[in-house]
Amino acid sequence: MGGYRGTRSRQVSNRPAAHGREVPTAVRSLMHDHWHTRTTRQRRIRLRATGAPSPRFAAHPRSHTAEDVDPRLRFPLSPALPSSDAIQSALATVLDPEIGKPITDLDMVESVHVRDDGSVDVNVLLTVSGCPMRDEITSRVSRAVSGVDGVRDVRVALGVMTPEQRTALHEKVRGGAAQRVIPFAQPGSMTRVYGIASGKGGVGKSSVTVNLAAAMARSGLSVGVLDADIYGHSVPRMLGIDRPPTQVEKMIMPPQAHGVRVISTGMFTRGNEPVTWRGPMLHRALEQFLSDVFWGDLDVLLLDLPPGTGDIAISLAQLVPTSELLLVTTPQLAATEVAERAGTIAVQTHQNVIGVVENMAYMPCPHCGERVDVFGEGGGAAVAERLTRVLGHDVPLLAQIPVDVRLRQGGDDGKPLVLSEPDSEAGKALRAVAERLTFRSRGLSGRSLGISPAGRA
Ligand SMILES: Nc1ncnc2c1ncn2[C@@H]1O[C@H](COP(=O)(O)OP(=O)(O)OP(=O)(O)O)[C@@H](O)[C@H]1O
Repeated sequence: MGGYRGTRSRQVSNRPAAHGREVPTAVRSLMHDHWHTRTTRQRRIRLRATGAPSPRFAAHPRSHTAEDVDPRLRFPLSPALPSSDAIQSALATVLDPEIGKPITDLDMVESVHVRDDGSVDVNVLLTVSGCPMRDEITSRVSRAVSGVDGVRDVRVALGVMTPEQRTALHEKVRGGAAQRVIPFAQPGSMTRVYGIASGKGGVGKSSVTVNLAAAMARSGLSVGVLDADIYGHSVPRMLGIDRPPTQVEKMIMPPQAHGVRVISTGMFTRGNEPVTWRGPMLHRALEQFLSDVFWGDLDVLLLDLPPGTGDIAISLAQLVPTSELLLVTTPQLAATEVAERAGTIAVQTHQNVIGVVENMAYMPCPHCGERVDVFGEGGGAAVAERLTRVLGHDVPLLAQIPVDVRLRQGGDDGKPLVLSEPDSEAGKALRAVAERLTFRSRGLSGRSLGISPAGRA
């Protein structure tokens, strides 16, 4: 036992109570700790003498932390190895970013190996190779496992599921449901589905859609946007999404931004190619987006419809009969006439028109702050009034959104105004509409919608 010549080593023997004398428990414990520490320290000194670094210190810089040091002796103690139960529990808190369910439930954790030095190897199976979420999954797993007591290091290795494993996952996620089921059309669906419609193009329908979605997601709701505007799909750009969806078997995983899941017709066309789909094809595409996309448990689904009274609006009414329409118009006479025509389609489709949003309603003068009616005045109120008469239920004017350069800029930069400037006039008006759409009582129009309010009281 040469080498260590500390003062205290001479005061006590190597082993507590080795002399056969009665030693009080507290003292015995101190002696034991000291003995343990001493032998550990001797080992470390020997290693240092040979030029080798202390393996514990080299591999685990965390062993210097206060919890690891016995305050009485100021020497590090041996850490306990992490328990596999604790690691499993930590992994069960890791949600797949696209599916939103624990990776353990999805059988994505292939193996976990705890080494003697407290480092942990986790093998995770991705649904597809080149999964765009690989970095996010790796960091979520590392973060969760490194928080477990005793874990010194985490190594995450990524593999890819076999076709059989993918099929099993698909069935699990779909809950064994048959293909081509539109969850929002099922009895008891709690998802509110809104088609955002306009008569004319360029009135700000997509801008309103993304801002409503972002505001709803910010307030804690689970939100999806289906960009069905095949001629002018601009939703992904406005939300800053530049990656395509991933596909697992026949299931399409929508990319997400600002907490909003997005699918756009533009994600399925090459480059900036124009889409030349016609009626039946459009209907099938919409049906596929509604049924094959893994939307998860949505509170609200917003559909950015193409302008006009086109086929898509009719298809939406057929595929999701409980869907409702929100009309966007500018105050301009030309825009209000077509907006009204778009709204009256609801008479044929038996859809509820939840209200009218007047966009670009005015512009605050940059000098004096007074309202400048760039596109005229009162168009939104006029549309709301006429639709109330034609449809026989109250169609309110929900908001007047001013022209705001920051709203346009936010659309170009992928940062919705309701998030970057929530207290601007336009931001407040949009947030108020988002609230109105999610927190309202059933049967506004006096007819049963067969669904419950999406908002959480
Ligand atoms: N209130 C507003 N203030 C300033 N710019 C706005 C406002 N609303 C919309 N815009 C801008 O006007 C343009 C057209 O808006 P947007 O694309 O949202 O319209 P749209 O009705 O969806 O058009 P389309 O149907 O042709 O796709 C965009 O550049 C957008 O940033």
